[in-house]
Amino acid sequence: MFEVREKPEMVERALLVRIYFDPREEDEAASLLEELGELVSTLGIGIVESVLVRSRQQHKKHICGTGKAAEIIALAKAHECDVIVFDNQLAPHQQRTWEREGDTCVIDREEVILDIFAKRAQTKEARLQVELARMQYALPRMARMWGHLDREGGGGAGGGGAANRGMGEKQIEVDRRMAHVRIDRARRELEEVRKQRATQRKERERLETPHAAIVGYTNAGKSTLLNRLSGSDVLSKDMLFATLDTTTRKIELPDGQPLLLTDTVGFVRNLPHRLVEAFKATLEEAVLADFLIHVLDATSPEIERFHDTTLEVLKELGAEEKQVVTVLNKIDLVTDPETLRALDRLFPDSLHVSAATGEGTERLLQKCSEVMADRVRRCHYRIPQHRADLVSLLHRDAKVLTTDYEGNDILVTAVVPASIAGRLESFTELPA
Ligand SMILES: Nc1nc2c(ncn2[C@@H]2O[C@H](COP(=O)(O)OP(=O)(O)OP(=O)(O)O)[C@@H](O)[C@H]2O)c(=O)[nH]1
Ligand SMILES: [Mg+2]
Repeated sequence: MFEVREKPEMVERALLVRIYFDPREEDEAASLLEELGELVSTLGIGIVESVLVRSRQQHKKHICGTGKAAEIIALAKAHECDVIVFDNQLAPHQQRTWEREGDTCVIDREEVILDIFAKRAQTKEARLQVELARMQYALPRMARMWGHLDREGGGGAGGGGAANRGMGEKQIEVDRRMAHVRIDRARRELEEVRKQRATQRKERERLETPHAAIVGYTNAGKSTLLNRLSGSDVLSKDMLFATLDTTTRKIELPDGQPLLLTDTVGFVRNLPHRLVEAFKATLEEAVLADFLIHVLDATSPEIERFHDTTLEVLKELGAEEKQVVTVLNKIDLVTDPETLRALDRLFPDSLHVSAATGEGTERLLQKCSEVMADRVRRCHYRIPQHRADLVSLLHRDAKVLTTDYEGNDILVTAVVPASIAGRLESFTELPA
């Protein structure tokens, strides 16, 4: 039976490894390794040592050279590790090689993140997304799970030709078919759930309430900020990926305008591509939002990198054009004036906020009002009947207030977002 392996319950002592090549990458490699440590701890796995390994060039077999690989394995053995976790992405054959030579479980960053996501997923949609991503990850790695059958059956190393196929290999084929069936089923179910979401979203669009998404690196304080702004109670915790499902709350801006605020899943460097894919639906909230509130942890020494990572992921999602309000959160913890000045130089248009104490949140709401005011305009249009497509556009993307008919023209008054105002410019008419 095809099952995705559950490691966290099985392993306790981890050796963490990051292999890098260019000496200029050393700092970044070190910080990624540190982050991997946090991710692994999130799974409740103990870390015995983290090693940064420099390799002169990329090797197919182990990523690093054979000599370095032997050193890593010896180190893992000396520590009696039951898992080696690589921050580098391992190809399935590399993972198998390491497991065979090290005689221990070997995983990579992607698998760690998948495991965390699997533990955290709450809603049906998040669970399906994670299941799908995990099965896709496991599929090319199945050979490794059944490798022991081949060894026991004496089927020859690596399976060999068709004539001497081991038990394991047959089992793999059966499993692969089963996995494909399950992947297809998960995809279909996900499609269903997404359709339902789309309907709910339409409902929201119909209500025409402006909408902002809170985005940012994991643990930046997004959920805390949503709670603070909306007086609600979303789980916020000092751990990575506390939030995996989106939550939307309605708040009122200082000018009385309502605003829907959505909390989103946190970003992380080297987020496995499969997960970006899998979580697109969740992050779609960010793509569909009128604007984004980008929350940064002002206390993080990595703030610039986190900032850039988030922008990169947003770009991948096609949300790079959105207007962004940048928030330096946890400002209550930054007391050194020089640090504050440095932050201001780095992020000149950012707002100082503490989601914990409430400091700066009024200014933030004010800013949201301003952004919304910039974005929408009340317009009057005279649209000839043969351009009914423009009327549909208005109904879809703007808030139509009145519709009248005069001869062959349709007269529409609408609150129009800047994004489509240009296309309708030539039909603008001064109100009578
Ligand atoms: N001192 C201080 N702590 C904060 C502030 N905002 C958030 N925190 C803490 O930072 C931690 C992370 O907060 P969350 O709101 O869960 O962060 P998140 O961005 O939603 O994290 P993920 O859901 O994991 O992506 C929690 O322990 C919060 O209490 C703040 O303004 N000041
Ligand atoms: Mg959160």
